[in-house]
Amino acid sequence: MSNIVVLISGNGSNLQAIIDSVKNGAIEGRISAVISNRPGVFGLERAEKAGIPAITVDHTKFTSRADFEQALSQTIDQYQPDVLVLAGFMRILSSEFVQHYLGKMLNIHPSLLPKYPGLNTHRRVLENGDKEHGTSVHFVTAELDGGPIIAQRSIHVTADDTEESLQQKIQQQEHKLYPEVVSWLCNGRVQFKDGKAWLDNQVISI
Ligand SMILES: Nc1nc2c(c(=O)[nH]1)N[C@@H](CN(C=O)c1ccc(C(=O)N[C@@H](CCC(=O)O)C(=O)O)cc1)CN2
Ligand SMILES: NCC(=O)N[C@@H]1O[C@H](COP(=O)([O-])[O-])[C@@H](O)[C@H]1O
Repeated sequence: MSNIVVLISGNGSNLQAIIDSVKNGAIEGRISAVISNRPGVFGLERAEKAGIPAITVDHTKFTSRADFEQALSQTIDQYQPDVLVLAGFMRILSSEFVQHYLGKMLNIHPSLLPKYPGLNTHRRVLENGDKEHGTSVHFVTAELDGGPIIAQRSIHVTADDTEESLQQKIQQQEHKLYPEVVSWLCNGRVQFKDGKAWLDNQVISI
């Protein structure tokens, strides 16, 4: 039974999808804690409702990123996670922090990486007139949104799409994809080896 810690910064709809998948047995694990860098976000309410410790490590209370990350990792390590899930966690992490969790830390990013790392992906898709968009789950490395991709799901962009409609379409895919990939890491089907992502002992090349 894998020990999961989830980091959030906001609404927590991906957290909710993972909570639901643990509850229905699709994920062989338990969520030991949910940690937010922002206080009062709805994702913390989701955790409390599910009976999961909901903790805030407010990055604005620290004078440096290093001090914030030290507090964050001390909090995380109390729960000794096998899997660390970034679910809408909106802080760029240092290489030192990433190294400490390398190979057990996942992120979901709302674009078809390597297109559009960073923020405001839906806006950029619309600005560029892209006809395809999507979401990616990857191992977290020091390179922002540059870690080995494990899985992606794509959607079609239509002429009447807005940032809001794209977010809705993307998140419908995310809420199916992320719990599946988390379950693969929990049951050992997916691994981080030699700087690459492996599924069922085959290198994933996306
Ligand atoms: N070293 C890494 N850190 C993080 C990664 C990663 O792959 N490597 N993934 C991100 C998640 N992310 C996109 O998927 C992302 C999150 C936040 C930002 C960003 O610019 N954050 C700003 C603050 C924004 C805010 O607080 O609203 C910042 O940290 O200054 C870019 C991409 C998580 N971290
Ligand atoms: N760059 C990171 C990023 O933009 N992540 C995105 O934030 C949303 C969080 O929603 P949620 O809080 O409802 O899960 C998700 O769509 C996720 O892909």
